[in-house]
Amino acid sequence: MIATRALTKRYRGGQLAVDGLDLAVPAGSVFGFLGPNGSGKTTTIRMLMGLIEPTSGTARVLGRPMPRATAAVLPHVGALIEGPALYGFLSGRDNLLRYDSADPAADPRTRRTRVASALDRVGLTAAAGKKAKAYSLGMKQRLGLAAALLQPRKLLVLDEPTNGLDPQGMREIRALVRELASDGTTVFLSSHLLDEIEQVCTHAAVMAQGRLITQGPVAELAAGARSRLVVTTPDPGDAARVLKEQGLSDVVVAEDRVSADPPDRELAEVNAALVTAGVRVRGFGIERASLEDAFVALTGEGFDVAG
Ligand SMILES: Nc1ncnc2c1ncn2[C@@H]1O[C@H](COP(=O)(O)OP(=O)(O)OP(=O)(O)O)[C@@H](O)[C@H]1O
Repeated sequence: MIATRALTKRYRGGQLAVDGLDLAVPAGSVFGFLGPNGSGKTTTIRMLMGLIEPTSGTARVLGRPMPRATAAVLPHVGALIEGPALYGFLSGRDNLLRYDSADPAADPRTRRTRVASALDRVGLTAAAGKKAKAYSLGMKQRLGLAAALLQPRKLLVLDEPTNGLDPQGMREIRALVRELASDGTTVFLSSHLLDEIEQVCTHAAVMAQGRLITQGPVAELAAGARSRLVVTTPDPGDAARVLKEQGLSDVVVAEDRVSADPPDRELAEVNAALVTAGVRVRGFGIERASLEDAFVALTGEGFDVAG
C-alpha cells in the first residue's frame, strides 16, 4: 500500500528531517509509524500524501508515484492529519454534509445516507445535531474520521490520532481503528506511544532522528529483544548469588526483582536450586520482551518523549 525508496527530506533551513527511508506497508496491515517527537513522522506523511516534495528518493502509494499521481491516489485514501478542520458553529452532521459536497465525485442524491452511515460508524449519531464546538476532543477526532470515511477507502492515514485525548477517548479511537482494519482497510498511523502500537498494530516501523531503525510484524520486533528470567523475592542478594552459581549470566538486582538471561537448562532446576538455598521465591518466570525493550536495545536509549 505504501513503498518508499531512500526517501529523503531536507528542509530549506538545512534540517535533515527524513533520511533515506525505505518503508514497506503491506496491504491489510495496521501499520504503526513509531518515533519520538521530531523523528520525521509528520514530514514522511506529508510526502506520502503529496503535500510536500521529497528532496530525493521515491514514494509510491497504492502503487502510484507521489506526488505525481496525487490526484489519482488521494480519492482512495482517507487522511486525518494534524486534527480535522471543522466549523465550530455547524453541527457534526452539517460539517460532514459540507465535506461531502466539496467532493466532486460524491453523488448529491445519496449524500444524507452517506453522512448518516459515517456518523453511525464512529458512534456520533446521537450527537450529530450538536454544534462541533461543543464536542470533546475525542468527538472531534471521531468526526474527522467520519469525514475520512465518507467514501470507501483502501488506505487510512492517521497522524497521531489519539494525541491529546483522555484515556476513554484513546480507547474509542483505538477500537475504531481495529474495527476499520477488520473490514479490510489498511491503516497507517503514527504515534509516539509504544503501548498504543503494541495494542493496535500488526506491523510497525520505528523512526529515530529521521532514520528508520527497524520495521516488520510487531510480534517479531518485540521478539528481537531479549526476554528475561525474573525472580521476585524478599531475599534478592541470596537469589542473585544462587543464579550466578547456577551459571546464569547478566544477573541484575532491582529491589525485590532479580533478573537474568534465561538459561538453556530446565527452568524447574533453577527454581529448585533457589528454594534449596533457602531463597523465598514469590514469583518466578520468563518475561517476554516488549516493543519498548526492543526500541531500547536498538537505539541504546530510552523511549522517553514528552506526551
Ligand atoms: N517546515 C519545516 N521547516 C524546517 N524544519 C522542519 C519543518 N517541519 C519539521 N521540521 C523539522 O524536521 C524534523 C522532523 O519533524 P517532524 O514534524 O517530521 O517530526 P515528527 O516525528 O512528526 O514529530 P512530531 O510528533 O513532533 O510532529 C524536526 O527536527 C523538525 O524541527
